[in-house]
Amino acid sequence: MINKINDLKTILDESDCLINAQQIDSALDKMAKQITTDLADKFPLVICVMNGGLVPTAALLERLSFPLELDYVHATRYGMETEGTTLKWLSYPQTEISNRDVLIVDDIFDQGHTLQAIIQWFEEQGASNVFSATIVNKLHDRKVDMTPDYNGLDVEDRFLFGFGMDYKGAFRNLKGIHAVKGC
Ligand SMILES: O=P(O)(O)OC[C@H]1O[C@H](OP(=O)(O)OP(=O)(O)O)[C@H](O)[C@@H]1O
Ligand code: HPA
Repeated sequence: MINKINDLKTILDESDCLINAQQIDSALDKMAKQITTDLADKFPLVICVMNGGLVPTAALLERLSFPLELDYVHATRYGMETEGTTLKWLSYPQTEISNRDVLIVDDIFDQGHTLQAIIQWFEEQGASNVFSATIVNKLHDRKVDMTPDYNGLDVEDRFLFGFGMDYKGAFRNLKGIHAVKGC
């Protein structure tokens, strides 16, 4: 365990902080304004995609002051790895979805397979509209054929952590967004 902690400290010390807390705050303010314009009178069901969506969802929710409901899904494609594989669903929402306006919130739109599959599932459950919001869009051309309705920041194609995103399970709690050295 000591070795693991020391390795993680080295990863953090050597990382590049690409986006600071102030930049994230203003991106969230802007997203919250757009979401308010579109969804304030729709009593949306906000869905947090666990685990990465936890910090971004909380940050967005505190900027939304209209009636909404909150639930979550737990789906993971990366686990403790830095390469994604098949999406595993660990938990489904309990709230009735048919005829609801749904807003899915996640930390990162990387290749997009996670968000695309989750959106498809909500559409299959009869949601009237499914919107999606991510804090970070990673810039590369290995994407699925869709983009989130609301996105905070475009970030270069490196392995990121912080503000919900993990490196081997750690660092979701950081206020900024960092990139692993050399990745
Ligand atoms: O756009 P994609 O290439 O599909 O990757 C994005 C997804 O990967 C991460 O989740 P992960 O599977 O690591 O689980 P986590 O939320 O528990 O970190 C992240 O939170 C997104 O849900
Ligand atoms: O760059 C990333 N960092 C953390 N989790 C992720 N899930 C997809 N891409 C990433």
